Amino acid sequence: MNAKHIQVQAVNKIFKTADKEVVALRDINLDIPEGQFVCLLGPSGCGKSTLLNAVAGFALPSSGAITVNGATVTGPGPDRGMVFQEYALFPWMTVEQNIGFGLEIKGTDKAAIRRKVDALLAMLGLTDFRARFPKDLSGGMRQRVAIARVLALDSPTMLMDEPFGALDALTRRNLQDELLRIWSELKKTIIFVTHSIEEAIYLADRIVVMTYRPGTVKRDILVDLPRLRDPSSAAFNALKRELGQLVMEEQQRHHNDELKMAAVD
Ligand SMILES: Nc1ncnc2c1ncn2[C@@H]1O[C@H](COP(=O)(O)OP(=O)(O)OP(=O)(O)O)[C@@H](O)[C@H]1O
Repeated sequence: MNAKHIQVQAVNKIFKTADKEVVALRDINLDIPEGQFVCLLGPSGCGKSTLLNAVAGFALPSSGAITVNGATVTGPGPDRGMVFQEYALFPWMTVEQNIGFGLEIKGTDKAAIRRKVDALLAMLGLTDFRARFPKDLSGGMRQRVAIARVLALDSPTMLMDEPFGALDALTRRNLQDELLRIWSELKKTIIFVTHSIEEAIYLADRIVVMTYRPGTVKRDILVDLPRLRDPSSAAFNALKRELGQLVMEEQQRHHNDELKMAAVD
């Protein structure tokens, strides 16, 4: 299956609660060519997850449209695999059962499942852990299983919501490198949410910086540094400073908003 072309067209998302309305996304327009690695960057509350969930089809836009290869998203689909921060593995299944589960549901025959699972276990360095349960794995290993599970379904698009946010720095870098390797091998379209500026520069072809409430596109930057990128290089650090300034402005708006709300309480 090929990577997918994703278009976000004039998307608004409004959450209505008992006493107020939150405009989480306002007039988002993004054209993501197939195979692009996009990071959505911004402080807490700027709508990154809301946008990702809209592309996933979990929570549709209030207005506007999202299309995948021209077809409007009306719900979740196997063409868009999601990896969450909290792994979302089945605790009662072993590593290999977790990875093969989606294929079993699809009715794939046992030998084919076995072949696919074996290949993914090898690809992600999990072969020795195939019979373990999630509770007996480190956070990094669990996240590898979550990635393998999405890869098992050959989803041409991977949607990743802060998948490495809970990991220590070294494990995080290892998984970032593995993800880059998988991406360059399998040519998937990836939308990856992060609030880490360094992670975004290390990974992405393109960084979309979002504003805090309402979530809009503040800056859309193409990153053309060669991979693997060196976080100590001058070019990396120049971009880090530029993005740091943009994110800080939004963080400040978040902070001011919180102060205002505290004053009302
Ligand atoms: N189900 C909901 N009901 C009401 N408001 C919501 C709901 N989901 C999100 N919001 C609000 O929409 C805004 C965007 O939230 P969202 O979780 O998308 O931001 P985010 O950038 O992903 O933040 P974080 O990094 O903290 O996950 C926030 O102000 C949030 O409070």
